[in-house]
Amino acid sequence: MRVLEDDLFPSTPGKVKIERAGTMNRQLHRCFASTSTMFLWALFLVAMTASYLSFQSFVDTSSKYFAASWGGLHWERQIRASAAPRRPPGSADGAGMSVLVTGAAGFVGTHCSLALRKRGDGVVGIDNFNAYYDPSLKKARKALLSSHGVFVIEGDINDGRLLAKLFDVVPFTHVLHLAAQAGVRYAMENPASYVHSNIAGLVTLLEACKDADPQPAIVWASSSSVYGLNDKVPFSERDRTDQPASLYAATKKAGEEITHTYNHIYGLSITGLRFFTVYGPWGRPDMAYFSFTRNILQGKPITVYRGKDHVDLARDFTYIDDIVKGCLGSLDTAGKSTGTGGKKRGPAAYRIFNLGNTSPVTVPNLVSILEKHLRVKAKKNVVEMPGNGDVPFTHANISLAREQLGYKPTTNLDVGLKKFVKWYLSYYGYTRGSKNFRQ
Ligand SMILES: O=C(O)[C@H]1O[C@H](OP(=O)(O)OP(=O)(O)OC[C@H]2O[C@@H](n3ccc(=O)[nH]c3=O)[C@H](O)[C@@H]2O)[C@H](O)[C@@H](O)[C@@H]1O
Repeated sequence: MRVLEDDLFPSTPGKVKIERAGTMNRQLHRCFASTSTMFLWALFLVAMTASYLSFQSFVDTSSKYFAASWGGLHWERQIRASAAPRRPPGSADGAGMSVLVTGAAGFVGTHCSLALRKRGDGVVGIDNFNAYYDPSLKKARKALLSSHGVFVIEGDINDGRLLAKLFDVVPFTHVLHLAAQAGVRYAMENPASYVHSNIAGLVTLLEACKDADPQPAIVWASSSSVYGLNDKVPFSERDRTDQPASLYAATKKAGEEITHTYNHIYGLSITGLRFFTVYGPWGRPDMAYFSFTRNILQGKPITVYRGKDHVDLARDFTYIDDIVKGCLGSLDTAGKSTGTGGKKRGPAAYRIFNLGNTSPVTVPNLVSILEKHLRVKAKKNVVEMPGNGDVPFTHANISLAREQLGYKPTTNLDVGLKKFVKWYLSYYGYTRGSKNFRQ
């Protein structure tokens, strides 16, 4: 027993401690005097451990639940209010639609959501606010939408549970699917992000749409890049699109095939829109017109790519307001999906349209227009186009969209860039030499 006491208090053996040890020992002996008391203690310890573990798992589950940015009665009320059409009763064009806009805090998503809301349609947005480019611009677009009564959920189109819940809460008539990993050249840096958003995300969304009752009609963003190495101009929807020049283009082309299968098997009404280099206020900072503007104003050089044999690159730059008209025209003319309970009940529309401007402009010309509106000369580094997925030119034939959607672009690059520059200067608050520059 002496040895045990020494083991319990090995450092400074002394009277007081030994006395304490002795007292404790007596108490221990009293406590564990009988086997039944020991059994009760053991039982008590087991019970304590079990309740601790179950408490931990409760804390885990509930923290996950509370951390989720969606769900709950208040959230559902916000969704329903935002999704409710507000067209005056008896409007010539019906009761209005309820549209789920994916990528709503993106460039095209914001403009389309606002336009839909302004004409009285119900709109709910979803966006994952990823950091591909400055998320504060996306937050500012969200704030703009919110000030017009459009609710944007922070969530990913890969989240099937969230999508199912949304379709549970609201019988959306249409989905305007604009969420995507955009950008042609970034695909070499981060290929997985293109598969994640443009393939996996698309399929998750289509699954939710085909399961929804009623099934919505879907209008979604494809890209002019699907024409790839096609050199027949202008690009028509009937031209070949099996020679993509970038992984981005390949994922958009895959999207066209994937949506076709959902149309064929489940009766989803599908409209794919091939956008041609869309630009304008609230645009994407990764695009050339935007980054050129930033660099020119900061006195930094810009890199201008040039094609083979010193041929200038050209794009069929299309102004955002024209694209918005094309998107709304597509929603208005999309026939209904025909399936229910995941089963097709009849054929549904499958359409693809070019939405371009039909007047390509060279990149050096784009720079000259920017210089004029910014009143600053650019420092240009002209280099040969690297083999990074770019195509030398794009040019849309828009007859099909004109015939079927009444699509008619009206803004040329000069006018459109003037509006962009005006917005840019007001948004970033830049004056030359000032430090008040937020990028
Ligand atoms: O219409 C489309 O399908 C595509 O349009 C744009 O892609 P892109 O036309 O390559 O637009 P920018 O990245 O703005 O490039 C425009 C032109 O500027 C050139 N460029 C770009 C960047 C740069 O630093 N220098 C430069 O000369 C490009 O080679 C291209 O000819 C978008 O980024 C894609 O998301 C979209 O799908």
